[in-house]
Amino acid sequence: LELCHHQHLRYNPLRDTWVLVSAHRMKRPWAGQVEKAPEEHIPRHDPRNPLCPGNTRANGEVNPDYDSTFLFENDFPALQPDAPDPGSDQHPLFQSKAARGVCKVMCFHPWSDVTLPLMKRQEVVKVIDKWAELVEELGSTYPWVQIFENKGAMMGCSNPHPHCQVWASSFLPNEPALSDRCQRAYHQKHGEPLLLQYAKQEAEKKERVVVETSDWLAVVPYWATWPYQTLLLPRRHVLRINDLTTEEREGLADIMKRLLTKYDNLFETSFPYSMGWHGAPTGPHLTEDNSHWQLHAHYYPPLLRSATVKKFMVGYEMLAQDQRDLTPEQVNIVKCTVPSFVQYRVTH
Ligand SMILES: O=C1CCN([C@@H]2O[C@H](COP(=O)(O)O)[C@@H](O)[C@H]2O)C(=O)N1
Repeated sequence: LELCHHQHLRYNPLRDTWVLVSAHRMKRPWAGQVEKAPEEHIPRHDPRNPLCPGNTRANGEVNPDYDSTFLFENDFPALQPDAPDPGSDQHPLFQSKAARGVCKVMCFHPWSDVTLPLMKRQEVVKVIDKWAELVEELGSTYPWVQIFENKGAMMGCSNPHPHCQVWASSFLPNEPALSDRCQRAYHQKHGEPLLLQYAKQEAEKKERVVVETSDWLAVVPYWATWPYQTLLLPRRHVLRINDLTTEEREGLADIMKRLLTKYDNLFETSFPYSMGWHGAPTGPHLTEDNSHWQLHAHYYPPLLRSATVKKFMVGYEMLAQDQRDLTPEQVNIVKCTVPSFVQYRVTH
């Protein structure tokens, strides 16, 4: 059955939800919002940017003249280590719980005019090593460490300097908790990790593969909601990012550069996205059986038609369910003909 040409629902096994796929809707006229093109020229060093080496941050601290990654406590944290327990009024409709944690900001590189795909492979390996170190360190006490990168002003990124954030929390947030339940249910029923079987299937089908290497696989997931959403998977069963071998980390740097270069070449723009890592929970869960988990990264890019027209997850998506126009098989990042190493931007 040629799924592509008729509307249909697809099941997302990681969230136990359904997505409405309406392949024919891309032809509708667009008189809606057009985003302004991202600022192309970003200076290598802006003396006023609080994320740059040697500059002063909001709390008055002066950044070191760092030459690789640089980590600092978020001056405007959403979570702090010590917070009082809220009231004990536990009416079933008015429940509350304590929330504690730490919020770190991690700069990838001293230069403001590079992004991950433009960085050298070894520089990206250093980012991955720092991610692994943070999950190891914060994960020794906190049940969840969320690595996430908001890239591009369109995704609410407040600063063009290449960076991500790492928030450790005293609670398991909604998305990882849902993914944990779904992966556990699948494992109990089928006897193997959901995403390990999924990667095997996708590598065989080759309909949604964007980039594949011996250790890694990047696909537009069968159940993708954002037009150019991708899922990054290790081929080996790996619970957490700090379990990756040196070779797997180098391979991850390679596939991240190739995936992100394809994204940049798609609309010849520095591709905006929100991305994050999901691995087995940590802290008190380190002593539990988490063999149902498989480490993976989600890339959620907002763009739909061009560098300036984005998909809005509003209306039907908020009130009913996720809906997408292009099918995952149709999006041309899968068929993006530009060789993955050819970059539309001059590398430094
Ligand atoms: O002086 C500063 C500027 C920005 N920040 C923090 O950097 C973070 C930038 O990350 P985002 O662009 O992903 O929001 C943001 O959360 C902001 O709170 C500081 O901690 N100190």
